[in-house]
Amino acid sequence: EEQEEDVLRDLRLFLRYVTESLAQDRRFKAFAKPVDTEEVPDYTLVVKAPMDLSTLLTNIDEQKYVTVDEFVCDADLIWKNALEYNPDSDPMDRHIRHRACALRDALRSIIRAELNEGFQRACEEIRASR
Ligand SMILES: COC(=O)N1C[C@@H]2C[C@@H]3O[C@]2(Cc2nccnc23)C1
Repeated sequence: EEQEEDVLRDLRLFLRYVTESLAQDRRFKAFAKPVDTEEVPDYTLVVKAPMDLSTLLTNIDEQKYVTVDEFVCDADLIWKNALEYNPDSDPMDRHIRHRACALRDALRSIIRAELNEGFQRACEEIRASR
């Protein structure tokens, strides 16, 4: 009912704030858009579920997420994919892995700092009722 749509609207506002905070950080430029599979033809052979910050924003607008945890599952793909695709000891791989770990930590830190426990529970009640 109306109250549920109010909660889910607030969830979308919160998730856009989190995503845009990450997208503004220059360290995370490589994660802003999908990896170009023409430039990197073997990317989809290695990474089965590509994800990036712009796709998260599209998913939010398309009302894909009913809880913060569902959003975090997709957001975690961004740094997990980067660790998986860039495993080598060469400086380029080490550099993007360092940024992937920084993204992981920034994501968790923003959510822990800004998410109200009661609000997360209200979202989970809606998910359980559907
Ligand atoms: C999240 O970003 C990544 O996992 N990558 C891996 C790709 C390999 C390397 O860097 C990426 C893009 C790229 N494009 C052209 C040539 N080489 C590269 C970004």
